[in-house]
Amino acid sequence: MITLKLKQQLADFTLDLDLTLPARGVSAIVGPSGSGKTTLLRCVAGLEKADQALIEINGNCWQDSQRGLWLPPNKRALGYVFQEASLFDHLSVQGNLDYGRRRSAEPAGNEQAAQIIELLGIGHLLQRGTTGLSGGERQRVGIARALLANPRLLLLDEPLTALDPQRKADILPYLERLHAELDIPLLYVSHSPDEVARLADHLVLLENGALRASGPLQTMLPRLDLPMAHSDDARSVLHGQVSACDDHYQLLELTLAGSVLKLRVPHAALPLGQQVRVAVQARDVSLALEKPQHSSVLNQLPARIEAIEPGNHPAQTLVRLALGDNALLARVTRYSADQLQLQPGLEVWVQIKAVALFD
Ligand SMILES: Nc1ncnc2c1ncn2[C@@H]1O[C@H](COP(=O)(O)OP(=O)(O)OP(=O)(O)O)[C@@H](O)[C@H]1O
Repeated sequence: MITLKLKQQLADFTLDLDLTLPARGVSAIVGPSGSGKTTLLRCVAGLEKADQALIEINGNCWQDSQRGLWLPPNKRALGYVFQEASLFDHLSVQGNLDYGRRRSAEPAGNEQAAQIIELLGIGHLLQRGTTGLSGGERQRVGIARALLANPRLLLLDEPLTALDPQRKADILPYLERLHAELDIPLLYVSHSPDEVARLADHLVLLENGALRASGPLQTMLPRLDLPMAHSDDARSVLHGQVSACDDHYQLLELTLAGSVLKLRVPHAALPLGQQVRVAVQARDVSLALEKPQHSSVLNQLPARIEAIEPGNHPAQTLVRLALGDNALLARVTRYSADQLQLQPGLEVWVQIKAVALFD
């Protein structure tokens, strides 16, 4: 478990929060510009000495003001990856990686180092200089260098922001692999709903230096009291397991977690039983009172309305639905909501027009 109790005054900005995060997986830190995301990471890293703090990472205490304990940054076993990798350009890629290992009291062993290099797909770059690397390659080397120090925690501060869309798309699968295979927790600051939907397990929302909300991603995204549900590209994340593959039509069947409900998703075959997550945009979900007949939409599932709220635009209504154990967000017109007399507790059929699958 990660405990972050922090109070830090910076001129007229105050960071004041009390946060508990899971011991592993990706905790995404989101919030408006200036809400304190980077300051939070800097306090955790010891680059900022919080006025009052209790910082404990899976049993390792890095700061406890009540006991007068404060470890300087170089005594904290963490990796910090910024928007742009600050590699040493006089060293080769291998030289940069060796530096990462040397600066740690307990660096990664050879086997682990080979695994990290493989995970990040940089084996073919080791002898290269750093100046000719693409932005995405530089970031992958930067992340590998951080991991080779064998950190207890990896901090990533908008690691993809400086990359163009193609490079972002190239590097995301590597981050997904890290997420699946690393045992250490990651704190990931991001402004990108796509990255958050793909990578995060837990979501922390900061506002004005304070904690607005924190919880598992799939319960945070559909919360109608939080701003994510009201953004134009609001979405829900559902978890499921591959239960069948239709080679002829190139469709996967997924059984949703905690239910017998099944989704069909256009995708090449994956191993049966593989856990996957899917993201569904609220605007791609429509509602009907009866099971739609003769529709081209693949996914029609029974659901129950849990809550309804006005949307950002006066013409829109946001609806949170229970789909088995999963929460699903739908955005429909206020007109339709009135016509169908939508209300909490009502059993409806959802039609899901598009599903993004992250494997
Ligand atoms: N050293 C400092 N002295 C005074 N104020 C600071 C200092 N560092 C940060 N701040 C202020 O603290 C606030 C939070 O900054 P921070 O960089 O943590 O926000 P952020 O959520 O990461 O923003 P962004 O999304 O724009 O990166 C801002 O108002 C910033 O101006």
